[in-house]
Amino acid sequence: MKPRDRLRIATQKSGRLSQPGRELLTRSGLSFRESRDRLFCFGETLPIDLLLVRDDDIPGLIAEGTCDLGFVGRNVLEELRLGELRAGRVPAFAELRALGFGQCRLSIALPQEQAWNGPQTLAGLRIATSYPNLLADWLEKNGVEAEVVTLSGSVEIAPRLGKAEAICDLVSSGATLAANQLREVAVIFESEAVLVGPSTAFVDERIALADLLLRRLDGVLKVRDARLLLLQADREVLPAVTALLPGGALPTLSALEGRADAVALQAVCDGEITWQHLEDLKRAGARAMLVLPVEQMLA
Ligand SMILES: Nc1ncnc2c1ncn2[C@@H]1O[C@H](COP(=O)(O)OP(=O)(O)OP(=O)(O)O)[C@@H](O)[C@H]1O
Ligand SMILES: O=P(O)(O)OC[C@H]1O[C@H](OP(=O)(O)OP(=O)(O)O)[C@H](O)[C@@H]1O
Ligand SMILES: [Mg+2]
Repeated sequence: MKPRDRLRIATQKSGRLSQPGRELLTRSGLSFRESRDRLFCFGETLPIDLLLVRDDDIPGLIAEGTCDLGFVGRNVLEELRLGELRAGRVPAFAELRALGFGQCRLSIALPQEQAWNGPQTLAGLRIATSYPNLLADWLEKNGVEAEVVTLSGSVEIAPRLGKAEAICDLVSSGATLAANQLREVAVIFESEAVLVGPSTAFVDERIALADLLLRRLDGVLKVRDARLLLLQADREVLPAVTALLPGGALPTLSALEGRADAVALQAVCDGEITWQHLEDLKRAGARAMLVLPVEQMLA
């Protein structure tokens, strides 16, 4: 059989990671034609196709070589990695990049009225989770003996059904826990979406394409949160204002017509510029502040 010369990326068919994953690829200059069954998308601008699958299947597809890259929650990746290690195998997939979306945490939660006195509170209890390996690992590290009850979904309802006394599930806003009268007591794992790929090198036929895509993704990730900050300030407050620039950005200064004692400043700031940053800058003497997104590639 002829070796596959098109790169294949596995993404979640529908769910929290599908839309942001597609956006990342679009920003990297890729466009796709969707098949009628919506399981495969043919790459139009580059020989890079998408396979739309359940997120839990993505690391396995990479391990067996069906796909070259994938977008998946670090929680899923780590759960499956621990599973491989427990089975005595070396995982054939690895995290290549953090993608900065899908932030959530895997936490232990108890019924609201129940007291929490540290990990030993869980001794002898049944804990429901879809992440048995991550939970078992944490219990072991904390020297707690508890029963892990594995459920594939609707974990938050387990205590009310009498299936468990505690749960270990993903939390973001905490709304789901609150709706189920549960209280978050310990974070056991922090997660976000990641790019997963082979733990060894890419196969020769597709290594150049994989490198190209990684370089484009790096460019997109770098500028995605970057902002151009414009402001004016009197020269005498310039050191204070410059010290407050988010991410320690180096500014460019230009003269203000008719005002020798003041300057205009511009700086490309990596990372978020929050209201707090702007309020601090204003207090230090900055005025006429403007924050703009940076859409072009930063060389
Ligand atoms: N509340 C949340 N906020 C942010 N990210 C989340 C949240 N819940 C889950 N995630 C992240 O998104 C990933 C996918 O979640 P989703 O609920 O869409 O998956 P799923 O139900 O397992 O879907 P699939 O049908 O593909 O198996 C999770 O593995 C996690 O990394
Ligand atoms: O803290 P919150 O903001 O409430 O988010 C947490 C919930 O989000 C996820 O489920 P999702 O909404 O994706 O539904 P699912 O259970 O069908 O995957 C997760 O499994 C929690 O149930
Ligand atoms: Mg899933």
